[in-house]
Amino acid sequence: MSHQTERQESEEPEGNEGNLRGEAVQKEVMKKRRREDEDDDESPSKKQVTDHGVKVASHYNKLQEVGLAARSRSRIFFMRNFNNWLKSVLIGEILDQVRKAGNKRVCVLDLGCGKGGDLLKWRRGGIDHLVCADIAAVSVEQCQSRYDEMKRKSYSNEKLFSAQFITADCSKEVLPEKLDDGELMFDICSCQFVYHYSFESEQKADMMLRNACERLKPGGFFIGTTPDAYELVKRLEASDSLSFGNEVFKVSFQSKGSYPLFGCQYHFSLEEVVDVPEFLVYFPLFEHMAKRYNMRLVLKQRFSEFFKEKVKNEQHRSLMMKMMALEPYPCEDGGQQATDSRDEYAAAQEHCEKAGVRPPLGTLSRSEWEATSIYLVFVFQKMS
Ligand SMILES: C[S@@+](CC[C@H](N)C(=O)[O-])C[C@H]1O[C@@H](n2cnc3c(N)ncnc32)[C@H](O)[C@@H]1O
Repeated sequence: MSHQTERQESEEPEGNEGNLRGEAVQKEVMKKRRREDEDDDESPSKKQVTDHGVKVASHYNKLQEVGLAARSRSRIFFMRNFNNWLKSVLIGEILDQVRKAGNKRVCVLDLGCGKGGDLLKWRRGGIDHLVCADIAAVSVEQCQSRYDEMKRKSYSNEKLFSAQFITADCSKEVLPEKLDDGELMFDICSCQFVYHYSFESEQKADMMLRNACERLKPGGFFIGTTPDAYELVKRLEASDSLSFGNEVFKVSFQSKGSYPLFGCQYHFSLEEVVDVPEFLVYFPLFEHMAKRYNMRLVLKQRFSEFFKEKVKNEQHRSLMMKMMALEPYPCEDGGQQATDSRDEYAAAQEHCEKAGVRPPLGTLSRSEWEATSIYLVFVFQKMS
C-alpha cells in the first residue's frame, strides 16, 4: 500500500448524511425552510442579499497566468494535478457513457470554464462542439486565446472541436439566449468548482441549474465538483474558532450553529488560487431542485472515495502517475503544453529540482489532502 493510499484511508468521510432520498429529503427541506423562516434576523431571505457576482468576476479576472516553473514551486502543485486527474477521469468516463448511448456528435457546455483548464480534456475526449461560459470576461478571453492557439498548432488531419465563448453571469442570465445555434442541445454540462458560487440565493442557484440542465438531451449528464457542505460544517464545528485550515488553505465562517439553506457564506482562501466568498451547497436541496429539470442523481462521491475507486483501474492509475508527475494539461492558471509523457516527466523532474520541491512522483502533502478532501463529485442524468 502506498503512502498516499494510507493517508487517504485515514481521511474516510463519516456518516451517510448525504444519502437522504425522496420523501425524507422533502421533509428535511421543508423543516429547514420553516426553521429558517422562524429564525428572525439570521434568515438570509430577510437580510439584504449582496451581489457577489461582481466580486467573483473581479477576483478571477485579476488572477495572473503563471508559467510552469512558478506552478511547480506552488505548495498546491500536487493538489492541482490531483484535481486535474480527477476531472479527467470523470470527464473520460462520462464521455464513454455518452458514446455507449450511441451519440455520434457530442456537444458540451463548460459552465464556469475559467481560463480553459479543461480544454485539453475535451480535445482528448474527441468531442465535436464546446460552449464555454464564465462570469469573468478576462478568463473567457484567455480561454478563447488558448483554444485559438490549440487550433493553430493542431495538424490538418487532427480533429478539433468547434467552440463558442460566452461571458455571462450564469446565475442571472439565460444562457441559451446567447447561443450561436439557438437549437443547440448538449450531451454534457460540466460545472467544475463553480456551482457553490450560485448558492447565494434560491433564484441564483435555480438559474445556474436551469442553464446547466435545460438544454441537456434526454440521457444527458450534468457533472461537477463542489465543496461538501457536511464536511465544511463538520470541520467548523470541530474547530474552537470560526475557521479551520492549514498552511495551504483556510475556511472562515461568520458564525456557527445555524446554517441557512441559501446565502450561507464562508470565505475560502487557497494559496494563490481562490480567495473569494463561497456558499454552502446543502446537497439534498440541490438534488431536490434538480428534479425540477428532470434530473436524477446518479453519483455523489467525496474526492477520497472517488479516488480510491478509480485508482484501482490500471488506465486511471497510469494517468495519475503521469499527471502527478506534471500537468500534461494547461491548468486553471495557465501553462505550457508538454509534447509527450516522457518530456513531461523529464520537465517535471527538472522543474522540481530547480524549485527544490519533492520529486514529481511524490504524493499530496497532508495539507493538500486536507484541502482537496473537502470536495465532492456529482453526476446527474436527465431522464427521458
Ligand atoms: C475555481 S474556478 C474553476 C474554473 C474551471 N471550471 C476549472 O475547473 O478549472 C471557478 C470559476 O467559476 C466562475 N464563476 C463563478 N460564478 C459564476 C457565475 N455566476 N457565472 C459564471 N461563472 C461563474 C469563476 O469566474 C471562475 O472562473
